This record gives sequence, structure tokens and C-alpha cells, in this order.
Amino acid sequence: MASSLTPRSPYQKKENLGNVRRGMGYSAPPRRNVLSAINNGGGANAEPAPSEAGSEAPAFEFSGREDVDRLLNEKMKGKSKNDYKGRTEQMSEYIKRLRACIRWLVELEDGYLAEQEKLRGQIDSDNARHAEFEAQLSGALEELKAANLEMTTRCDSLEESLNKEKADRLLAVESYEKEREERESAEASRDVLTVDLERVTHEAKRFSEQLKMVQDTNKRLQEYNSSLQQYNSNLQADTSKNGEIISKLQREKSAMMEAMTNLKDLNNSMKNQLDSSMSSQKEAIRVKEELRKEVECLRADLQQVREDRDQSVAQLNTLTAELATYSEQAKKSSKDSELLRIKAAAFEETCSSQQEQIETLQKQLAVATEKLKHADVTAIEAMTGYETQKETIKDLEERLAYAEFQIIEADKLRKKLHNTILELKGNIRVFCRVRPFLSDANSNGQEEAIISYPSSVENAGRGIDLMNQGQKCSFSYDKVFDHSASQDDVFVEMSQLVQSALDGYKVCIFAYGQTGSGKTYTMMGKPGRDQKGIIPRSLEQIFKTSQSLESQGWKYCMQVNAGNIQ
Ligand SMILES: Nc1ncnc2c1ncn2[C@@H]1O[C@H](COP(=O)(O)OP(=O)(O)OP(=O)(O)O)[C@@H](O)[C@H]1O
Repeated sequence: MASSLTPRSPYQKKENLGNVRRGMGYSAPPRRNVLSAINNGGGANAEPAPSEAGSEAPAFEFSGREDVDRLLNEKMKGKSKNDYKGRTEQMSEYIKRLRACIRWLVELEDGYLAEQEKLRGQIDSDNARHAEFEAQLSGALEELKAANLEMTTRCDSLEESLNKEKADRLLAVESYEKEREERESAEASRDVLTVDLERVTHEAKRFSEQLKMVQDTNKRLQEYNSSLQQYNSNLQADTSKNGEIISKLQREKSAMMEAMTNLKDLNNSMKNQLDSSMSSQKEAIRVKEELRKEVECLRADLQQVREDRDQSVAQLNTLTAELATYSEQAKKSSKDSELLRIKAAAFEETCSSQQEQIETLQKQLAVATEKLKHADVTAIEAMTGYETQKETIKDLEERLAYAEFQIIEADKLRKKLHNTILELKGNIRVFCRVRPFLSDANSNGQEEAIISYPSSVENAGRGIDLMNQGQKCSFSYDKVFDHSASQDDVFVEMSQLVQSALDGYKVCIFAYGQTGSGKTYTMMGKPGRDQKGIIPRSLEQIFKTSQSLESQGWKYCMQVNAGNIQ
């Protein structure tokens, strides 16, 4: 019995079981007192010990191995060899105790076996749980390895996209520099164009002044023509020729007017084109400024992405190291696995957010590229508009030069015709102006009785008849101004001579007559707008015409000498 009990010592089992229970978190069931049957002790669940051969069993207590050893080592005492009855009773008592001991041991073994079965079940379930946990850990490890591989691939693709973005950024910077140079050249061209426009505007102004002067001249020519028709009927043939010349001049004038109108229209359209070009250039500059800001933002974003990528790589390295550590410690701790899983999830979130950032940056880059293309198209359109404007300006300059040439030619022709007409009228002409009778009551009616004007076609406007002592004296002049002729009527005739002087011919006008006949009044006039005489009106015409001709390049030097011949 001793040999069979030694390998299954209940004390050792209890200690081991205690360890297992502590390790597995096992809660001990209510402990059964295996000695209760032997002791026949109290307890609610205690059963009465089986009686031996129907007699009541004595109470034997076994508290442990010592009691068993004591029982086994017990010797018969006190009885003699022949006291069989005593020895038999002692032996039967011993046998009862041995049986009680065996029952105690059997019950103890049954309890141990049941507990052993229970512990085996627990161990099996723990082993299954451990195996399942190991499978989960190995799956998580595989997932982490796959995630690590995917992260590495994603990092490689991120690096590739970053390199591509760097190359695109360099291209964008180069195109920006190129566009900036083109913009500077366009601005320089715009300045030149502005100068040209100012010059053309100045030329157009000068041209309009010339046209106005030509119109004035033409007006005077028309007036002169009308006076010429009245003056000399003998020169009607020449007048008709001159009329043709004048109509030709008028046609030229109308052509010049039309050319001037076209030039004005062209000037306006060119101004509009220049304004639109300037506005498009401003728009292009604004777009370039926005693009520059966006490129700076993209640079900052790229820098941020690069830093995030470095941080991600560092995190990845850290995670890889942690993963290696975790692989070693996976069997020991499941908390690290959860932590790593959380970190991996966070890393995946970071990666997905970085991916979204990269996609956003790529979209922004695409938009910026589109804007750059749009800016290129705008710059090309501006350059095309500038070339068109240049051609228009060149065409306008040619037309202006042609118009100036036509004006100079027309002016030459006008001078020639004007002085031809004056020569035809006579280089020396004598006009007669009749002073009205001064306000005198006695003079009423005397004028009509003394002075009369012939109404014949031949002498109309040129003759005067005077009655002297009943005798009629007829006089004939180049022109006769009656008493009703105003200062302006007289100057209309004189202005043609003033124009000849302005054209470079020598002219002399002087008044002759007796005292009080009206010389001073005719030459100088009186204060008042309508009372001005020939001299102030001539000076006005001279200064006005010289100022208008200065724009054509003429320069006038004037001197005045005043003298009185008695
Ligand atoms: N066409 C005219 N209409 C109105 N008043 C006139 C006209 N001509 C001359 N008179 C007047 O006659 C007066 C004399 O004219 P004025 O002094 O011009 O003569 P004069 O020839 O210059 O004389 P003198 O030789 O003495 O200088 C002035 O009061 C002037 O205002």
C-alpha cells in the first residue's frame, strides 16, 4: 500500500493543483472532507461510515500520511502468544482500522481522480483556447506583415509620386519663369504700343487741326469764289475752270474727311483693342499671381507631405521593430498585440489620410496646370492681339503719311490756285469805300442825290456815279463798297491778300483819301467786335493761321513796324 501511495502523494497533488488553480484562475469548489466518513464527523453532507459486519464502526481519524504510517507501524502489545482471543480482537480491531484507512484512501483517490479529470478538462480547454489564441496571433501577425508590405509599397508609390510632383513643380516653375519673361516682353511691347498710340493720337489731333485749317481755307476759298463771280464776269471762263478745281478740291476734301473719319474709327478701335489687351494682360498677371501663390501652397503641402512621409517611415520602422519585438513576445502577451493592432489601424488611418492629401494635391496640381495652360493661351492671345495692333498701327501710320502727303499736295495746289486767282484779279487793285454821311440833320437825302451806283451787269459792284454841279461823273474800281458795307464785308476782300502774305508772297495794303474820309476807321476801326478794322482782323487771321500751320512744321517769324506818312 505504501508503494502504491507514494507516486500519488495527495500533498504533492494539492500543491500542484494549487499552482494550476492560481495559474488558470481556477476557483476551487467546496472542499469535501474525505476523512468525514472515517471520522464519522458532523457536516451537513457527511454520510455515515459503512459498518463492518453489521457492527457499529469505531471512530478512526486520519489526518494524513503520519496517521497511516503510524497505523502500519503499529505492533501488537500486551497480549501473550496464547491469548488468541485477545490477539484476534486486536487483529480485528487493526483490520477495521486498516479498512477504514483503505476506504479513506479510496475516497481520497476518487476525489483526486475526479479533480484530476476536471483539471484535465480545464487543461484541454485551456490548450484549445491557447491554440485558438495562437492561431489568432499568427493571423494577426500575417495581417501585420501584409500591412507592412502594403505600407512599404505605398511608401514607394508615394516616393514616386513625390518625385513626379517635384518634376512637375520644376516644370511649372520653368513655365512660370518663361511666362514671366514673356509678360515682361509683352509689358515692354505694351509700353512701346502706348507710346505709338500717343504718337498716333497726337498725329490724329494734328491731322484734325490740319483738316480744320483746310476747311477754313476751303471756306475762304468758297467765299472768295463767290466774290470772284461777282467781281469779274470777264473771268467767268476762268472761274468755271476754278470752280472745277474747287470741286476737285472739295472732292479731295471729302475724301480726306472720309479718310479722317476712318482714321478716327481705326484710332477708336485701336484704343479699344489696347484697352482689352491691357485688361487681358492685367487678368493674366492676376492669374499668374494666383498661380504663384498656389505653387507656394503646393510647395508647402509637398513639404508637409514629405515630413509626414518621413514621419510615417519612422513610424513604420518603429512599428517594424515593435512588430519584431511583438513577434517574440506574442506568445506571452496579447495586450501588445491589441496595442499593435490599434497602432496599425492608426497608421492605416494616417496612410489613408496621406493618400487623400496626395489625391487632393494631385487635383490641385491638375487645376494649377490647367490654369497655367489657360494663362499660356491668354498670353498667346495677347501677343496675337499685340501683333494685330502693331499691324494696324503700321497701316494707320502709312495712311497718315499718305494723308499728310495729300494735305501737303492739296495745300500746294491751294496756294498756287489762290495766287493764280489773285494774279488774275490783278496784282494792283483799287477799292473804293464810301463813307456814310455822318449824323447830321442837314445831310438827309444828300447822299442819294450825289452818289449813285450803276446797276448794269458790267459795272455792278465796281462802279460809282457822282453828281457834281448837275454833271454826272462815273468812276470804275476793282470793287466799290457802298455806305452800307460793314467792316466784315471789307475784310472779306482783304483776307485773301493776307492769306497770300501767309503763303509767302509780298503784299501791301494801304488806305488813301482826304481827311475824314474814313481811312483810320477802315484800317483800324473802333472798339467793339463788329467795328474792328482791317489791321486787327488781319493780325487775328495771321496768328490764327500761323498757329494752325505750326503743327505741320511751319515756322513764322513776325515783325511789326509802325509809321505815319503825312
Ligand atoms: N464807313 C464808316 N461808317 C461810319 N462812320 C465812319 C465811316 N468811315 C468814317 N467814319 C467816321 O468818320 C469820321 C472820320 O473818319 P476817320 O477819322 O477815319 O477819317 P480819316 O480819313 O482817318 O481822317 P484823317 O485823315 O484826318 O485822319 C470818324 O468819326 C469815323 O468814325
